[in-house]
Amino acid sequence: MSAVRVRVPAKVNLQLGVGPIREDGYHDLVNVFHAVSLFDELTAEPADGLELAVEAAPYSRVAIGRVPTDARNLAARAAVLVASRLGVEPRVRLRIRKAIPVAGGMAGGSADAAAALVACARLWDDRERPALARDDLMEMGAELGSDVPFALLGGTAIGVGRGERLTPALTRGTFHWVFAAADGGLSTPAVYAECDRLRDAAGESAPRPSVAEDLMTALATGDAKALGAALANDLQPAALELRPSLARTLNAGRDLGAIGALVSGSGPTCAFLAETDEDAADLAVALDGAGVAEQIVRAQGPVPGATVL
Ligand SMILES: C[C@@](CO)(OP(=O)(O)O)[C@H](O)COP(=O)(O)OP(=O)(O)OC[C@H]1O[C@@H](n2ccc(N)nc2=O)[C@H](O)[C@@H]1O
Ligand SMILES: Nc1ncnc2c1ncn2[C@@H]1O[C@H](COP(=O)(O)OP(=O)(O)O)[C@@H](O)[C@H]1O
Repeated sequence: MSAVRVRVPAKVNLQLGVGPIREDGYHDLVNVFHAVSLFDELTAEPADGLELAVEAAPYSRVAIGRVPTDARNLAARAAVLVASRLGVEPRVRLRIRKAIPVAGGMAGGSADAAAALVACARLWDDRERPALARDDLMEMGAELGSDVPFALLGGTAIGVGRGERLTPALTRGTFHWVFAAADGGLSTPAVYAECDRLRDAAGESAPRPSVAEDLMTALATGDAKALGAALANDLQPAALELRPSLARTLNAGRDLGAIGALVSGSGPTCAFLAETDEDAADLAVALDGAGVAEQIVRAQGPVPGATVL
């Protein structure tokens, strides 16, 4: 096989319920993931060794300078994992074309890892040995990071445990989003640590999170207004503490007519929901004019997970 090209979506967390810290240092979550039409693209082709190149997608302002191009890159780690599982050498050139903000709370690194799992499994598929099944890829994804299995699955899904144990959620229709990407990222471990610190300082113990029924009903009925009202992120206070300027971004979106507004995951990207495609276009233009973000991007969800093109 000569080259495999995979398209993989970003995510926004519709509900991120953060529970107590587990013995392994991770937090117990209720994480309602939603895949949106903002895509990274990864191409895998045969090479003499493991090679990696990263470029920005046309018209995107992603900070590719902050993406590691060595063995720390999650896509490279995914390729090495697939090779070791199949008992082959990781002789592959990976080219990543990024549109998903870096360290933005939209799981761009996890997306690239999922794309590399799918691409390398296909590239090294050989009749001599049994092919890797979907479940094998999901299990390897969970080894690489909590958000990787969802990037394989896509759609809308409830994640529990670290966020890696997934159940697809019933949804109707399409939701229209506007994302405000910030200049500079936020570190996921730092945001979780700040969440713990804020809870400690307030004398609060972490609640055991549960799936919000109003959110699931809004998804199942395709009711955008109800979805907007049900959006919730327990990491938002921590992200706002670490990046106070995000309050201005969220307020601008609300004032300009968003029917829902929240920080995406650990941030700093802010997500705004609009009722129609036209409303999203108007909101995107108005937010761009307000100058509260590095880049404004429109997207729709749900969309499928990592897909071979
Ligand atoms: C917050 C979320 C929301 O979907 O994503 P982002 O917004 O960063 O994209 C995820 O929980 C991030 O998942 P992911 O980025 O895959 O994290 P991992 O590599 O598994 O873990 C990185 C670090 O995040 C913290 N972490 C992650 C998951 C979890 N359930 N509890 C945690 O405390 C830990 O400090 C861990 O060392
Ligand atoms: N393929 C990749 N794309 C982006 N970042 C990567 C990648 N591989 C490793 N990283 C590292 O992971 C960190 C988190 O990146 P990312 O997944 O984009 O953010 P988030 O966890 O906020 O969704 C980055 O700061 C970068 O150092």
